[in-house]
Amino acid sequence: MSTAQIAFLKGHGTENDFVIIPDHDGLLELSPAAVARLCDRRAGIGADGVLRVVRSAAHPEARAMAGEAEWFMDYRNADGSIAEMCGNGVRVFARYLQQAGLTGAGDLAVATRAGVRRVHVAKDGPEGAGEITVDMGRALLPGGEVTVCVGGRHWPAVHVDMGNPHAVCFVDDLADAGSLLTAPAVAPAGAYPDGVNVEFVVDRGPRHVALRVHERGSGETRSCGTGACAVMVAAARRDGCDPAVTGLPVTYTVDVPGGRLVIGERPDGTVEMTGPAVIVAEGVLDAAWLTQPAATPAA
Ligand SMILES: N[C@@H](CCC[C@H](N)C(=O)O)C(=O)O
Repeated sequence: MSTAQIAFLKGHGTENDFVIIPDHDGLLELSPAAVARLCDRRAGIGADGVLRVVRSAAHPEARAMAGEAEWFMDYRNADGSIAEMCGNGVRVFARYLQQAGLTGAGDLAVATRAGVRRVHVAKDGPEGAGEITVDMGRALLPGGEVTVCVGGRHWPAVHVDMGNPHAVCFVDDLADAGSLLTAPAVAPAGAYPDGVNVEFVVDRGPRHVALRVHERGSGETRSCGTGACAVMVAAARRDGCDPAVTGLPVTYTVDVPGGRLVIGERPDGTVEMTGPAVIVAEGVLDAAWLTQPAATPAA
């Protein structure tokens, strides 16, 4: 490949979609503007975020994890901001590694800014179609009163940290969240100094919920893996269920606009998420296009 071209792939997990940039030796300067350009749905490739694939040993933020996880998921939101973790992204990242022959089917570890995540790629089903399970680590519930406000309506929210921040609120109808074209207001103002992902949740049946999500840095998306895990834990606590107390694992089905995730919590507190991950396309892009200055908006 000429130095003027950059290879990319496009993939999604429950329709949370990503541009994947293989940069195994960490040579690419991926500025926030370049990420926003890639994710632009009209002038770029279009995605909710970017997954840069870098050897852990080649990235300063991941070097310490290189002994445990060969590959680092350098995740960026669509606006170019950096996030600690992306649950759907980890599954898509693992699918890329598997299909690129960089890891076999079965178990692997992925380094993320939230730490190492262990992934199991199922062997069943046609090539690339098996579900992927990720050990998402423990959910933290720092407590405190948080309120989410949309269109003059207010809901109490549960603050859940899945490596990244979430505010989970239970609503009567997913339409109550409105258009979600702008970020919901969250109070108190200092509750999330680095911004927050907001989930709106309704019940669908016993241990079965559905959500809409407004993601920090990406807007409303069709799915959010960390958000679905935060929702599962918030729903379980609301339902009076804490595996650390009962000693029994619990599993919820979490429907998202783009599909379905199955999420469990174990007595040791770890959360496990299972869902699909698909690579849909690959190609090359012009490095000069990626790095050119942003166009001036027409008057
Ligand atoms: N879609 C992701 C979460 C991506 C990061 C999030 N927008 C943030 O800023 O924390 C997921 O599947 O978890």
